[in-house]
Amino acid sequence: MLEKLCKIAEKKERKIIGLMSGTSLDGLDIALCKFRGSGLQTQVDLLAFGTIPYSKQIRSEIEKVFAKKNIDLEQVTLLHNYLGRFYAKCIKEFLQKEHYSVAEIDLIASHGQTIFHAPKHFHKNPMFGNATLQIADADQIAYHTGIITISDFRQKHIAAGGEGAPLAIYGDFLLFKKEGENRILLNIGGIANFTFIPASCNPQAVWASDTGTGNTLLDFFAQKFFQKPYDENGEIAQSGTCNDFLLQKLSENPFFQLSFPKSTGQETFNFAWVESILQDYHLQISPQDLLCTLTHFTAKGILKGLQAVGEKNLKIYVSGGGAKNQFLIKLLQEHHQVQNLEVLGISADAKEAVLFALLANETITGSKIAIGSNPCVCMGKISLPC
Ligand SMILES: Nc1ncnc2c1ncn2[C@@H]1O[C@H](COP(=O)(O)OP(=O)(O)OP(=O)(O)O)[C@@H](O)[C@H]1O
Ligand SMILES: CC(=O)N[C@H]1[C@@H]2OC[C@@H](O2)[C@@H](O)[C@@H]1O[C@H](C)C(=O)O
Repeated sequence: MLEKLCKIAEKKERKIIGLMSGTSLDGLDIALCKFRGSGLQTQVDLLAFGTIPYSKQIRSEIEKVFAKKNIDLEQVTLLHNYLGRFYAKCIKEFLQKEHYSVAEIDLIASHGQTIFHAPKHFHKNPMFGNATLQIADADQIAYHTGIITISDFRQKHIAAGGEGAPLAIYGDFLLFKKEGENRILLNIGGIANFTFIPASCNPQAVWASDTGTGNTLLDFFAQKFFQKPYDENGEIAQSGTCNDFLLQKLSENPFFQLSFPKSTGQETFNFAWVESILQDYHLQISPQDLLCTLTHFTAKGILKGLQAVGEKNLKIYVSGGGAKNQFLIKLLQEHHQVQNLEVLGISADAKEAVLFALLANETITGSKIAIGSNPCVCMGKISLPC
């Protein structure tokens, strides 16, 4: 097996499957990528992409432990194995559908399902450092697919002094840097984040940060009031009016006082927090106005991050499910030029899965990318199929 790893590292081309199951708990993204080279010479083609939506049952099993302080440890233990096996099944079906054989695939890169993200500024316990936890056992994926699997990318970043997120910065820089353009790669998933790449492309000046909530709060209230999984194209929000008082109270969340870069999650931005503000101030707000205000809140967090970049003429390329929320994009376009990432030739839905495949490509080739203040390490743990 170790010989096989060396052979994969020496190959001119590598086929790597990137798996992303993000914080919006909507499903598993699968990106089959072909890589040539590594580090600054990386080239990637997306050969196939698919999303396997989580069933209601899987989603509700994850929600029992997701971003919660008090949980049933047995549930985490069971889910860890279950999700690994489930991802393996999804990959095998995906390969069959796309007419690829297991033997053609060199590696799988699995992000796993984040269940808790606790940087120091969140837990504030001086005994502990930055911490994060992703589950979906990669031994299950490797064993049941027969493909070497690299997983758990965030832990090395933390070991080397980072917060474990955002990791998109590495792939964003390698794939999307462009001399002469101040680029922002913005991803609006459950949580929103961006990478800034200056026109000089000086790696020391590149940085990335989460900006606050993305779609999570919108999804929750779209489900609660309209029985919809999300506010399609932002239509409900657009029919409402922003409540400035609520927007102000939401913006007082301590996350916004922290300096950039920083990371966050649904441990901070969750529906219970919004509902407590509504109750504390006895706010009677229509569901439409609430969704409108929360969309403004997502936009405000992103705009605050972009302001911290301190550059004019930013060119913003947006990905993630939030890129389809036209009302949200319109709010951003009032301040900046915003285009869909697709104009750069990569699917906006596939981007994060592609970026984790890229991290596996770096791990296997042993290259280490020095970017800004980010740890210069290769990330991930290797699971062998047998
Ligand atoms: N047509 C649409 N209109 C508005 N919102 C949409 C649309 N399609 C998808 N979304 C939003 O995108 C979300 C999924 O986004 P995505 O898959 O990028 O998130 P994620 O990868 O799970 O999150 P993260 O990047 O935070 O880990 C859905 O939950 C929904 O809110
Ligand atoms: C702990 C965790 O899973 N964080 C995610 C989440 O979803 C978006 C944002 O918060 C980002 O920081 C990160 O994912 C992306 C892929 C990243 O690391 O770049």
